[in-house]
Amino acid sequence: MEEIGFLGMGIMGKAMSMNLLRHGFKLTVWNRTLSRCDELVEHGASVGESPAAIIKKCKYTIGMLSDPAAALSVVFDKDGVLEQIGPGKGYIDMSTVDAQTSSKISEAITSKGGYFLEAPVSGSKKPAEDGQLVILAAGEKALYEEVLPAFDVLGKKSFFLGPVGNGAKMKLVVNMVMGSMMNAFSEGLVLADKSGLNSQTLLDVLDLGAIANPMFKLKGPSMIQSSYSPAFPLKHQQKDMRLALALGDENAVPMPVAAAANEAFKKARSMGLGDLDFSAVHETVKGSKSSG
Ligand SMILES: NC(=O)C1=CN([C@@H]2O[C@H](COP(=O)(O)OP(=O)(O)OC[C@H]3O[C@@H](n4cnc5c(N)ncnc54)[C@H](OP(=O)(O)O)[C@@H]3O)[C@@H](O)[C@H]2O)C=CC1
Ligand SMILES: O=CC(=O)O
Repeated sequence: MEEIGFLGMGIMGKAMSMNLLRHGFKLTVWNRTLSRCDELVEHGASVGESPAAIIKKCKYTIGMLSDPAAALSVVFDKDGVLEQIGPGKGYIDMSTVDAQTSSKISEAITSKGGYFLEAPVSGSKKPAEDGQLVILAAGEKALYEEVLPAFDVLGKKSFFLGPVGNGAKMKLVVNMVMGSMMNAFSEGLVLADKSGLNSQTLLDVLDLGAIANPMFKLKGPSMIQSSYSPAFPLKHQQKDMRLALALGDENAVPMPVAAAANEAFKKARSMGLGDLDFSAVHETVKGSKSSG
């Protein structure tokens, strides 16, 4: 593949970029806070001065931004993607956003003759470092096929889900389930502890039964230690619950469990825990603030 542009050097963008560099891809990166590009430069990446400059230089550009506002900003604002996108250029937004945001970006890009793919991912910091993401792509099928060599490095499996919006919706459904599960898990950990049971024994029992899963296994031990170093920031999980609930509203789907989970994530944010890992929602059940 030709040189790839990458916008957004947060937890995920940085891990994904490092992985692409390790596999021999040539990258030009950009981040709003420029210093976050330094480590990538040490590993061989070039830096672009704006999203527009990256699009001008690269045939394919990936975006990995925090939320709908950020995803829209890098496309529509001054020196944004739209200023240089055109025929022969592809933009792939891998941020977790709602279908409306993705469609708005898609329409703007395709109206200038560019190609657009949404491709949110399931999997956190470690899977991003290890190329084990699950990629949920939708939009321009030809662009999907052209960037498959990069997706094969970034992920363990890619799905092409059809028209723009389907990738965003699939990702929101998955994270709605994950956020609800994290709340049930937190309540279970606190209930076991307060009723005199050993927390590690609870983890062992869960891991042997029908609801064993990688998330409980990965997050359980650190949650017991009240340690929440951010892999998936809680503020982003709450954004995903909010967007999933809006999707539920649009489709008249009752979601009382997800709504309760969203309230817990909102409470955690109000306690100042938004930049910690989403497992810090545990603190809302424990009823005390973590030192992080
Ligand atoms: N972390 C995870 O486990 C996973 C995250 N995701 C999704 O991936 C996306 C990125 O997540 P993650 O890397 O964890 O998030 P981070 O908070 O670590 O990074 C967010 C990135 O967005 C940039 N950004 C924020 N606002 C703006 C703006 N207005 N204009 C330009 N850039 C902006 C930040 O730039 P700056 O450095 O300047 O602040 C940073 O590069 C999110 O949509 C998240 O939901 C999906 C799967 C897993
Ligand atoms: O969006 C977060 C994830 O772990 O997937």
